[in-house]
Amino acid sequence: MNLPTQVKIVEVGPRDGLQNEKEDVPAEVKIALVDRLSAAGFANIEAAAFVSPKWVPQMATSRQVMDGIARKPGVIYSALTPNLQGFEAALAARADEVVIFGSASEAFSQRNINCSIAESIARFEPVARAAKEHGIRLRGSISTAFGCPYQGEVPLAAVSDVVARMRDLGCDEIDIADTIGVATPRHAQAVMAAAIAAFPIERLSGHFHDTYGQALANIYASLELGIAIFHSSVAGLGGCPYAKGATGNVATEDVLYMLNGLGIDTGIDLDQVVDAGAYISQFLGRKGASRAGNALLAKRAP
Ligand SMILES: CC(C)(COP(=O)([O-])OP(=O)([O-])OC[C@H]1O[C@@H](n2cnc3c(N)ncnc32)[C@H](O)[C@@H]1OP(=O)([O-])[O-])[C@@H](O)C(=O)NCCC(=O)NCCSC(=O)C[C@@](C)(O)CC(=O)[O-]
Repeated sequence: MNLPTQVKIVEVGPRDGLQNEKEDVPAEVKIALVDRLSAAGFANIEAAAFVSPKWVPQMATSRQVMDGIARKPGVIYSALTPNLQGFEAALAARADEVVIFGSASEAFSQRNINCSIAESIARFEPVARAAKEHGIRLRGSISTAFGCPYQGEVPLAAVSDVVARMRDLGCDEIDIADTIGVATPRHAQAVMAAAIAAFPIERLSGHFHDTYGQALANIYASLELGIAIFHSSVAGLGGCPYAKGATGNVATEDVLYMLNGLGIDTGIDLDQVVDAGAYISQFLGRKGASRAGNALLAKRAP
């Protein structure tokens, strides 16, 4: 089976990873984390979310973060923008890419962004238009594509329908997200195939959480289909505030270890990612959730 020879990893730790932390993570720590990640070689880092601070307090420092990072030429620094208010904030903060985020499940859409899927698409329209006017990349993220904490199963047709709606809004890239980490490899392939039917495969990404320990297997299954963009979070940080019990994104170190072993090029230095993971884990006062990261750290110990 031919797998892609190159993969883009979108590092989402500073946003998806940290958004659910109860204790305030100061802007300077987030800035240091983003800068360590850009130094490690990521071409795309999700650094901010311009959402309501009442809904997600941890993201209230997004402007400070975007102002404080040392921007590395060529790196795309992304920010979540649920509406025009968020877009304007992202524009002022010089985001390179804005992310509209919807859901394949009606129930999750209501809990996460307080509106139906159809209403969310209507809200995204002016954001998409404004992004195009300003020449800013537009990414669409589709939560609960593999299962929903509130409604359970999510039909494949619902996934391809939302993908098509995001395509029609002009998204440059679309993420298919397993918000609660319930997918298993064959199901992952079925969902990805439903997305591929509606959008060019080279601009589709897999965003897997590792709640049930299936994320790497799901990434491998997606690679088999030809998907070549994946999201991951350094030290496996994360969990969604609107998905109870959901653990972090798949750990970047684990994904890199697997891709390196498969001979797939990412342009990212695993050792530097391990350092970044150790840095943020030390700040948070707990061991990182990456198996590969912890194994590599243990090997380094004298
Ligand atoms: C979408 C809204 C704003 C609707 O929230 P709402 O209450 O329906 O909106 P509203 O328009 O009525 O505004 C209410 C208040 O929010 C303010 N507001 C309104 N918009 C903004 C904004 N952009 N930035 C800052 N403030 C904002 C607005 O100014 C107002 O302030 P007030 O007058 O009460 O003081 C709210 O539901 C929200 O912010 N939700 C955020 C949810 C979120 O961030 N979830 C996590 C990210 S998604 C995710 O993690 C999943 C993903 C992407 O990783 C993929 C996966 O794994 O599934």
